[in-house]
Parts: sequence; structure tokens; C-alpha cells
Amino acid sequence: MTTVALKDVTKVFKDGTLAVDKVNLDVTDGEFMVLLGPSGCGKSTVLRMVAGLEDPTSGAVLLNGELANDLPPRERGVAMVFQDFALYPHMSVNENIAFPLRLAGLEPDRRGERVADVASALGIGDVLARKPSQLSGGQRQRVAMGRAIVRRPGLFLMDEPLSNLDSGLRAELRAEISGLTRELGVTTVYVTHDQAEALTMADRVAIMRKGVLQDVGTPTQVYGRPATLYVAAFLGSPRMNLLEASVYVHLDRYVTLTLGEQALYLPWNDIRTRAVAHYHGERIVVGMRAEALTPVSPDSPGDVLQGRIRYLEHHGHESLAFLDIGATAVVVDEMGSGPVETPESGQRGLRRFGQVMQRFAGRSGGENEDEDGPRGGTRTSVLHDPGRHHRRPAELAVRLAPYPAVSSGHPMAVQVRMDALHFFDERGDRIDVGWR
Ligand SMILES: Nc1ncnc2c1ncn2[C@@H]1O[C@H](COP(=O)(O)OP(=O)(O)OP(=O)(O)O)[C@@H](O)[C@H]1O
Repeated sequence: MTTVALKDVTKVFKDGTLAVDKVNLDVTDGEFMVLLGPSGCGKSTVLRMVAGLEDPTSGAVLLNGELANDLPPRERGVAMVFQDFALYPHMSVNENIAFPLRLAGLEPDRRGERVADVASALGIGDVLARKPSQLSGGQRQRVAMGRAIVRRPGLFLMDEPLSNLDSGLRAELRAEISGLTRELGVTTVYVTHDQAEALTMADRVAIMRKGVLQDVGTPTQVYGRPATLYVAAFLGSPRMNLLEASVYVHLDRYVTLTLGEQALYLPWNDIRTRAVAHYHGERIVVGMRAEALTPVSPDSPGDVLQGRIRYLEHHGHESLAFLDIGATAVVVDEMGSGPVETPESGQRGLRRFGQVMQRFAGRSGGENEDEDGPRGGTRTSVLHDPGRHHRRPAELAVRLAPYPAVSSGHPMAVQVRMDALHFFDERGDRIDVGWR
């Protein structure tokens, strides 16, 4: 059995880079925990501190409830699998997998049995005599996995193990890896920047941004009830529509959410209305995923937003329409990576890269200079900071059947599923509406 606990773990590198900022996380026995976040957010540093390859600057790493800060890596009972899995090129697959057992002094017969078991579980039993150069990328990664599990570790640490593989193989291997670790009952911490990997493989997902843990929960929880605007924007494809809304309370009747030129109404008897009513006279962010929006005819009654198609994207199995609804979108710096505010750290360069990419994708209406979203960076308001550009005209993403008989410029109305709305305050934290 292995449990992992991080208590207020912080890592500041020698050059002053704050890579991990007071992270608290519990991984239970047998759990498959995925650390998810963009490049540079500190995921690998967390993993390396659990492995003992990096010392925390402050805070505690506990393994099975015991303080492990000073425990050497080899005494931690962990096996690591990296993105660039280094196999010994001169050894056969068999010898590669058996290597840790040889080091541990296991007899040849027992080694052979263990290797055969592992190889058959991973579907590489027929290539045991080959050298790594004679294997496909997927087979090589399976051998690396085999070498990690053959020692029967208490804890697997995997750092982007699939990122060098093509997408078909990734999908196949992610099912295999999560199936295998569950079968073995081994506690696993798995690092990725790929939300599909996280949502399909994890028992729970821990989402990081700029060294700060944003949210921890089952895939359903973090997708269905994101704790911050950042998590809301990071998870899901297409991205959640995040619209700036002004709140106005009509006591005992309803609450108006004004979205630019249009409005939605929350009836007073709706359980969520009271929580949102606290923001009377203020601006909040209303989140709506594409699945909460259904195209309807323009004269339909009810919770309907009117718009015009700005552009269409065809994805084969579906098409997406992006509607201009005369509202303002809140842009979260989801590409922002790197550590928390250290001026010399290249942060600005990374941001600028994000801006260039956004412009390249035709998605930027503002300059986005110095963006800082929720839980990370300088924690400024995402809504009320006149010196920063966090907004642009909203392009409401709506799902349509493949190749619909509409085109850019067409008017379109969408019915909003009011029970599927998400609300965030000016700091980007979820407004607790007392349900879900
Ligand atoms: N030895 C080091 N010295 C200084 N800074 C470092 C060092 N190692 C990592 N960093 C910085 O710490 C931050 C977190 O890095 P880390 O590798 O943990 O991120 P990550 O989320 O795993 O990113 P990626 O997915 O790109 O590997 C980054 O800004 C990185 O540049």
C-alpha cells in the first residue's frame, strides 16, 4: 500500500524561480491521480519531489503517512516512467525488463517468470528477443512500462509517458496504462498537459497553473463544477463560453444577467438565484458550455440568445458555429505558463508567445498585456482592472450537426439550458450556488 501527501509544498529553484507554491494534495492508496496543466506550471517538479529527485524548499512530502523529505529515492519504493524512455540499446527487451530484477539480485528463473508475466500483460511477449531499435514507438514505451512495473513498486510516477507517440497509439496506450495500474492496484501519479488523457485516465485530476493548485476532483467534478475560471477555460473542447454579465436584482421576482445587448433571467424561486443576487450591481462571469446551447428558431420564447454566425468550424463528426451575440467574453490566459511572477523569468516572453498564437488563431481582440487570471500570478481581478485587457467580443461556441446548411453572417438563436450555467466572481473563483 502507498499513499502520498503533500503539505504546503513549495519549490524555489536556486535562480529564484518559484515553481511550486504551497501545494496540498492527498493521493489515496491505489488511486490514479493525474497532474494536469500547461507547460511550465510545475507538474514535473511536484513529481520529482515525490520521487526524491528534488528537495522541497519548504513543506512536507509524506509517503504512507511518514515524512519522506530526507528519504533517498531508492528507499521510496517508486518507479518512474518518463516521456523520453531510455532503454538500454544494447540489451534485448527481455534484458531491459529484467534489469531492475538483476540489480535487486533475483535469481534468473524467478526473473524469467516475472518478465514473462509483465510482457504478456503488456502485449509484448513476442518481441522479447529484439533490441529496442527493432521496436515501434508504442512497443518501446510498453517495454519502459514493463521495466517500471516488474519491480512491483508501491508507487508509479509517470511524466508525460505518451507525449512522443502519435494520437492513435496514445489513445490505445492510455486505456492500457490505466487498466494495468488498476489491475495491479498501484498508486499512480501521472503528469500530462493533455486534458483528454487526464479526463479519460484519472480517478482524480489535480489542475495546476503557475505553481498553484487550482482544483482537485474526479473528472466529472472538475469538468462539471470547475473551481475557478481558469479550470473552466482549460477543460473541454470547444472551450467553455465565458461571458461578462451584470447582475441586477428585481426583489422577489427575478435576477437579470445582462450580457451586452441581451439578458437572461434567473427566477427568484430558483435555488441558485440567491447566491447570484449577492452580486447585485456588479459584474460576474457566466460560463456556458456548448452542450448547454441548442439552436432554435429566432422567435422561440424562453431563455434564448440571438446572434449572428461569425464563422464555422467543421470537425467531421460535428460543426461548430461561433456566434456574435453582442456580449463580452472574458479571456483567461490559458496558454500562460511558467512560474509565479518573477520578472526575469521569461514570463513576459511566454505571454507574448500566447498573444501571438491567439492572434494567429484569429481569436484576439485585445492586447492581453500582463494577463493574470485566478489563483496564480498576482491574483488581480479578472474584470475590474483597467490596465489589463481581459476581454474581447464574445464568440459563442455552439454545436451543430456536421456541415449544416448555414454560413457566416447567418442569424442564429440558441436556447440556453439555465441549469447548466456556471458562475464566477470577479477574482475568477466559482460562485457557490448551493447545488451540484
Ligand atoms: N532546475 C531548475 N532551475 C530553475 N528553474 C526550473 C528548474 N526546473 C524547472 N524550472 C522551472 O520551474 C517551472 C516549472 O517547471 P516544471 O518542469 O515543473 O513544469 P511542467 O509543468 O512539468 O512543464 P512541462 O510540461 O513543460 O515539463 C518552469 O518555469 C521551469 O522553467
